[in-house]
Amino acid sequence: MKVVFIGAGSMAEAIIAGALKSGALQAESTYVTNRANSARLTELTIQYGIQAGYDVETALKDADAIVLAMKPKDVLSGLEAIRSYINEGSVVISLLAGVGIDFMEQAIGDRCAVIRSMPNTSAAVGKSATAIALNKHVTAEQHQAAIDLFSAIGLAITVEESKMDAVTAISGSGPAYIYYVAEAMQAAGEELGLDHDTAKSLLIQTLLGAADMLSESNGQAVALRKAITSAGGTTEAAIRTFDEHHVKESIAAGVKEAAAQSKQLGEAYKR
Ligand SMILES: NC(=O)C1=CN([C@@H]2O[C@H](COP(=O)(O)OP(=O)(O)OC[C@H]3O[C@@H](n4cnc5c(N)ncnc54)[C@H](O)[C@@H]3O)[C@@H](O)[C@H]2O)C=CC1
Ligand SMILES: O=C(O)[C@@H]1CCC=N1
Repeated sequence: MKVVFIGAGSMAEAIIAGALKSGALQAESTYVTNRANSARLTELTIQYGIQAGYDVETALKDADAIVLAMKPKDVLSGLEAIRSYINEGSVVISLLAGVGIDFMEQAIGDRCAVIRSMPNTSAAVGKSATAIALNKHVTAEQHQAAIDLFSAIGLAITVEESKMDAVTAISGSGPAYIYYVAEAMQAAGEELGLDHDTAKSLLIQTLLGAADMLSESNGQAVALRKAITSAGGTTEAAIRTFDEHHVKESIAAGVKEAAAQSKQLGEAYKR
C-alpha cells in the first residue's frame, strides 16, 4: 500500500514508526514530504528507510492513501498541493484537529474517500487511542484499511464526525491531563523528601500498574479506587482532600472546556 504523508512532524513520525513496526506500512512504499525542512526529511529517511523528498509528483502519483499531517492552519496549502492528484479511488486521511470533512470535500471536491482521524501522541509507543470518522465515499475495504493502519499504532474505533470534539477532549488531549497529574505527584513526592529519581520511578510504575488494572477490570475505576481506600487510612485522607478542592468537578470542567475549544477551533474549518 502506497501511503504519502503531507507533513513530517511528530504525529506523522509516530504513525510511520508504529505502522512500519507492525507491518501495516512498508518502507519502500511510504512517502513523506514537508514544507521546508529538508534536514528533517533526511533524518526520517535514515531512521526509517522511507521515501522522503520534495518531488510531489513521484510521491502522490498512484498513492493508495494521502495522510494530511500538517497543522490545521496549513490545511489549505496541503489540500491545494494534493488536489490535482485526487481521483475517485483516492483516500485522504486527515490527522488535523478541528478540520471538518465538509471543509476538505469543498477544497478537493466531494468525490473521494475522506477519513477524519484523531490519534494521540502515544502513537509513538504503539498506544494511541484513535477515533476515525468517514465521509460517504469510504468503502468497506477502505474503512478496514484505515482501521488496520491506526490499529498498528494502538486502539482504533469509528465514530460519527459529530463526536470528534468529545473525542479530542478525551483522548486527543487526554495524555496531557495524565502528565499534569504526574507533574503534581512528582512535585509532592519531592517536597515530602523523596529524591527526584526515586519519586519518578515509583510514579511511572504506579501509573503503568493503574492503567493495566483499569484495562483488566474493563474500566471499573470506582471499584478499584474503593479497594485501595481503607477506612481511616491514607487514601481516604487524600480523596477527602481532593473532594474538598473539587478536583473531580475541575477535571470534568477542563475536559468540557477542551471540547468547547475544539468546537470553536473547528468553526474556522467548516462549510
Ligand atoms: N500533537 C498531538 O497531540 C496531536 C496532533 N494532531 C494533529 O496532527 C497534526 C500534525 O501535528 P504535529 O505533527 O504536532 O505538527 P508539526 O508542526 O510537528 O508538523 C507539521 C508538518 O507539516 C508540514 N507542512 C505544513 N504545511 C505543509 C504543506 N502545505 N505541505 C507539506 N508539508 C507541510 C511542516 O513542514 C511540518 O513538517 C496537527 O494538525 C494536529 O492537529 C492530532 C492528534 C494529536
Ligand atoms: O491541543 C491540541 O489542540 C491538539 C489536539 C489534540 C491534542 N493536541
